[in-house]
Amino acid sequence: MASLLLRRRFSPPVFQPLQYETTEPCWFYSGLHLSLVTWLRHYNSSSSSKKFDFTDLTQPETWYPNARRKKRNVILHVGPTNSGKTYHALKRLECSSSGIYCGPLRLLAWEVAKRLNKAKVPCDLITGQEKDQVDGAKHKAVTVEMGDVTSDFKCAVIDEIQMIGCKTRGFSFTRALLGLSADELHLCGDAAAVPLVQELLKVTGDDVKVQHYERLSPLVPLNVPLGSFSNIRTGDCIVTFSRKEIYNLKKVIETGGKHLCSVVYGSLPPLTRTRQATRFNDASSDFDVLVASDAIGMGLNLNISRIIFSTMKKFDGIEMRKLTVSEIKQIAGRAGRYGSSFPVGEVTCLDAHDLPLLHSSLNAPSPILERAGLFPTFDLLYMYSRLNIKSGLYEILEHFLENAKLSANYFITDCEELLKVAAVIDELPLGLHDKYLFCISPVDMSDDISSQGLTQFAQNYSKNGLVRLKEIFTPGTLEVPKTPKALKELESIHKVLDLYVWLSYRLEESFPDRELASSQKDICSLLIEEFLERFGWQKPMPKKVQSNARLSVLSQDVR
Ligand SMILES: Nc1ncnc2c1ncn2[C@@H]1O[C@H](COP(=O)(O)OP(=O)(O)OP(=O)(O)O)[C@@H](O)[C@H]1O
Ligand SMILES: [Mg+2]
Repeated sequence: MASLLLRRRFSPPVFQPLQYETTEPCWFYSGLHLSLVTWLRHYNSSSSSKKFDFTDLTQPETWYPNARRKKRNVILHVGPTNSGKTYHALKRLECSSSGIYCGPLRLLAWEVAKRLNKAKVPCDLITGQEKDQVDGAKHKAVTVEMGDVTSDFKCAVIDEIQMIGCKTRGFSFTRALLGLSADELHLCGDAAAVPLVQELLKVTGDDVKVQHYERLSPLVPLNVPLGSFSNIRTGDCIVTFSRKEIYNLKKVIETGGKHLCSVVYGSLPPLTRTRQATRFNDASSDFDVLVASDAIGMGLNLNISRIIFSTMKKFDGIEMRKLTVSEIKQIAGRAGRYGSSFPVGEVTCLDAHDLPLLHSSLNAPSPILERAGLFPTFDLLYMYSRLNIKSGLYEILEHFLENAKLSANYFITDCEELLKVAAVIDELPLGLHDKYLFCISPVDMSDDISSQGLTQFAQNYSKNGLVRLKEIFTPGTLEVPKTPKALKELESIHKVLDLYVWLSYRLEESFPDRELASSQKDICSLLIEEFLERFGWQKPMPKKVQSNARLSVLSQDVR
């Protein structure tokens, strides 16, 4: 009975091997093959066949035939922060004849590519918006969304595997976990992920071992708060969660006259983030204090002596909430990294009333993960749309997700953002695949300039099939921002250029100006860095000076 059921579910011969065979994010279109369409026609005309249920997501492990052909040796490296988990996995990666590292942050992928190349192991760096290819490379360091489930590797590493439970990005970790085809698969992260990973891999036939680690250097939670900014010292990293607060803190600390601050936060261009982190790490640089958001919160090796939480609350897009135990541990774990200039890490808060939460969280285990994220690929949505005629991508997605069937180990990843884009894109005369592509692009819908940029790109693409960068952006107009407002605008312009580059990798002929967009992106990064150095808060700001850089989208009526 079981085998019959299985056959009924997966017998369409052309369906299974086609989907997910892509290096794109797992929910991305993988190129519908003619034979798939042929099968669909046959399927539609066959009155005797029982309706195939594309919303059945109960066996995602069967989506990856490449990986299922192998019995993988899976090694779970688990333990507290700064215990050498990633180090040991990378040692294996380095001595394997081919391999892939999948991390949650561009900074981590960048660190790994740099490390491997330095060790004379040629390694590509691949993220959604960049492909730094190295001659003869058989290794890749990628952000997890770019994990390649089509190639075979000797060794694969998935870092921060506990992110499989993340409500927005969890599905990418699930895809990497189930889909990477490697003889050895190393998973690094918090012990909270172990039972779930073991459960998910029960059905894959892999061999799973768990290796436990202890912290390599002590992390001391202090009993006294920072109290005053005059107590800030070299090697401190003060953590806060809003961009505005980051600049406030930079100003307060720098006006004290003793320290200069590097900053790291999510909406800074990745290149700027990397350079800010590098400058802080460099002991000979004057920028000896870091002000950062939780963008530093995972896996990174920074020269931090003491972490100071300026707040224990963050806005998560919906509400202000307390930091979770694992967020607190991850962030605190950046202090006193093994091998850094600070052999002992310390952690405290700005205010005394936050200390109890800090102490209790550092002593508590992270809650055990119960479910992993999952999301249907474009192929599934496409097939579903053919059998259930719906008017737009929004409706297809909504109906698909309402009907989706999952096993108890999975949840459907949050797709609020995607639905927001779908609502806008459905207005345009585009095919389903194009709409889907725009929906999964790295647009920030909460940023007006970024969302308007996306709309304009999609409109121009739907009208002409060709989008020239100059239609929306005038090169040569970028300037060093003089005010925080101009800085924010430049960050948004960077996001639009970044979006262009992302689209150019997927719709190469229609977005031909990748080089121009990339060079303008680099200029944005440099100008932002210039602002951070020259126009830091230690100098008064000239008033009423605005960046001339403008996107024409700003003045256009874009629905
Ligand atoms: N055996 C070792 N010899 C030399 N350096 C080591 C060794 N183990 C770890 N390190 C160094 O210690 C630092 C912390 O190690 P690593 O990044 O692997 O920790 P982790 O457990 O992955 O931490 P996190 O949970 O924060 O990601 C790194 O700089 C790493 O290179
Ligand atoms: Mg690590």
